[in-house]
Amino acid sequence: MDAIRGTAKAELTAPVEAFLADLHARVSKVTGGSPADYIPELGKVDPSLFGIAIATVDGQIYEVGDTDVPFTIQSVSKPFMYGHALQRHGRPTVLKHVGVEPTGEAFNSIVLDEVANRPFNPMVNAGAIAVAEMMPGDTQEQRIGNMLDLFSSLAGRRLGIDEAVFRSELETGHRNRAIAYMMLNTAMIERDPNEVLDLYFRQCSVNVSCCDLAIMAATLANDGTNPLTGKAVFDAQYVRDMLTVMNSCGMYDYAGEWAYEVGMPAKSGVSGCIIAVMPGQIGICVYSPPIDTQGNSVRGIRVCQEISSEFELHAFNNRTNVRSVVRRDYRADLVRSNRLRTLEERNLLATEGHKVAVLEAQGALFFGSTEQLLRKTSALAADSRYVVVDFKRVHQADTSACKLIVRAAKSMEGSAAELVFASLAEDDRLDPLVRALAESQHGHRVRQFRDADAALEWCEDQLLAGANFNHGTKFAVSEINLFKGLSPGECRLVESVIRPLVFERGDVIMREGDEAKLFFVLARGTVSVQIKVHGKGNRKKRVARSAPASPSARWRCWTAAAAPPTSSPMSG
Ligand SMILES: NC(=O)CC[C@H](N)C(=O)O
Repeated sequence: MDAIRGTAKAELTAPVEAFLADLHARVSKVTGGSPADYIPELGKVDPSLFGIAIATVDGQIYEVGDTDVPFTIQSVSKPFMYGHALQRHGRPTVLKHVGVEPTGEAFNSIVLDEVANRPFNPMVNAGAIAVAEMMPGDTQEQRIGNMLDLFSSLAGRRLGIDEAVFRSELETGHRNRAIAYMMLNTAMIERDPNEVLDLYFRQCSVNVSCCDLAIMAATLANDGTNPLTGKAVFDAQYVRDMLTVMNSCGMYDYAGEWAYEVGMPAKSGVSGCIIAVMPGQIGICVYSPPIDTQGNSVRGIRVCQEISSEFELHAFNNRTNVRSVVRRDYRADLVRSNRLRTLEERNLLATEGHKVAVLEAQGALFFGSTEQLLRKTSALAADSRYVVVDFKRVHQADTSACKLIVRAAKSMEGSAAELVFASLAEDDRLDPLVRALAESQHGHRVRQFRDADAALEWCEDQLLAGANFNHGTKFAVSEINLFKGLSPGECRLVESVIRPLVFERGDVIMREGDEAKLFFVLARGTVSVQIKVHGKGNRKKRVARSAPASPSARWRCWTAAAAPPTSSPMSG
């Protein structure tokens, strides 16, 4: 197999591919361990096989070496069966059958915990056998089918069972039989142990490739959704449980050193495979049959150590800078909305605008970043009439963030500063926050605008509302954007043919179908065009209406007598 499949040597520019090629070449020389021959069929495998695959949470796959060679999944099947049991039965029921404590013993130890005679955890054989019994299905055939459906949805392709390996383990799996009968004796399993073991041996004999397992690992990194198919296999809450147990028990009695050296939730299989998961980033699979005395692939451990070190993936490397949640903040005396204002209004906003603060948030909102955001909001509120928080660049808000923001809205009620939110509908991943605000009576009182400009315009209008401008209908044509650039003579010409019209808020200015004899130029205020659906034919009529601008602003326009058809159209 070419060192890098499907990539012409000349294009070896991607840094990840180049690193993997180098890593594969170096670790190929690592010796030690031997294929697991306690399952005779596994002992026949070529020990030189060696593949590495990395899958990202959006389905990009980097691979090198023997990444398409089929092998049996073995114990890497266990976290996925555990997740399926959680998904189907819920935590309380599963916890009655298997604990979450590392044993510090070998994976095939015949021990149960003293708490309730339970298997210690779902990663050792005893726990996995108890979990296997929880696979739904009225018949063994249905249970086997459901198990294969699970692994096929995780791989994103139809998987099957390696019958030779299955038979080999069925014939030699006496230790597992002892474990199963011991659990029957303690009522940890209820069905015929041979039937439960049949499913367990089959789940261990599912044929996969290095790429398949990298995608399965990336599914866990992606909150339970397969990055290739987009299919949600597990709820995020159960992915957390799976990763937690993988982190503490996945590498058996090497788990402590693994957490210290690699620091990613992982699971090994005696066929010589290891998967590791970096939540939110990638899934990794290494396949190399020679395993050590603890049942973990020798090269697999080395590869994961190097990837973790090279890409700084250890779970306890701090990569979060909560202070970056505040992108910038500014005041309305310096940054104005796009609304056209008269000179007097602009002058007033220049002196009063500092009472409006706008804060742009960004990134993911979780406890640390939300705490920063709210602290900054509170500081701005101390000397503001309005504080606009713009969520345009926020792409996530977890439950804790939603709770904190709703509580902040409550705490600001009745205070001198009013909280205003903008751009919450920008990203449907903020829906939890929108719902939390809607469901909380305090949330209703937080005004929300489609974007920061609309929010800023509303705040400006509030500042202008109290002002008493002398809005004579007479003001310079040159102030109107449409006429900007006209010479004084041209402005005088325009003024000679126009007459001001003043409309109150909500007045209807024209209706669709009116005779087109006037040409309107909007001098101040805003106009809305409303489509009203009338009558049984649902005919839509368009109505132009002066928009409900701020209380003081009345709709003004100038109209020019429509030029008679023979004369040149009105300039400007
Ligand atoms: N660690 C493993 O992969 C063990 C799985 C193997 N099928 C057994 O039960 O022993």
